[in-house]
Amino acid sequence: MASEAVKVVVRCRPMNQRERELRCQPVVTVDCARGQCCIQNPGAADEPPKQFTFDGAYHVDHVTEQIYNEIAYPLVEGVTEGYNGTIFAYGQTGSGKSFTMQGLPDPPSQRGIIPRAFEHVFESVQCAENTKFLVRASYLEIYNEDVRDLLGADTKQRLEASKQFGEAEFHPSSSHYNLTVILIW
Ligand SMILES: Nc1ncnc2c1ncn2[C@@H]1O[C@H](COP(=O)(O)OP(=O)(O)OP(=O)(O)O)[C@@H](O)[C@H]1O
Repeated sequence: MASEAVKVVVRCRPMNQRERELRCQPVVTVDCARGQCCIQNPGAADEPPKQFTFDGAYHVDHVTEQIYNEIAYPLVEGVTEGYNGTIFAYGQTGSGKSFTMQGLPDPPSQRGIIPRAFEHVFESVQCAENTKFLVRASYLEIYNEDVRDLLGADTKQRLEASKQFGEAEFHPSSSHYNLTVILIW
């Protein structure tokens, strides 16, 4: 994958039960080697599929472990070296944002990017000698352009852009990690 400041990858989820019961036809094909995904209009079989190219493309049989190792790992590793990093999941409702970011405890290959990133950061903290760390985490929801602090006293309260977010504290005094994980609904 090219070394760029912003990388965009796409993940295609399997059909859910409702879609299977409705006998929906798959219209998306993924070419992982090329990072491409093609969408065929089922009502116009003679039209060529629309083709989109990303920095990475993952199909239904790919697990979060692989996505973490290929996409998130280098970014989190950069954070442990002092760079800022953001991992951002975007998609319509039911598209698999929580599945990818929070994931399932079992099977372990489907553990999400958030617990994997935390483990990664704390392993790096444990390995560092003679350094005191403070790691900060904030948990925000952005929904219909409203921002809510999910670790705040009132999770229903909308935040002003300038407001300080509630934080679960962890913090480096001599070393500072800044990893942001965002889910947008
Ligand atoms: N890659 C995947 N493999 C298997 N199941 C998946 C995958 N992605 C999503 N799912 C399933 O699809 C359903 C919807 O996923 P999820 O809740 O993550 O969507 P979402 O984008 O977070 O939705 P919302 O915006 O409504 O919260 C869940 O039942 C989830 O387990």
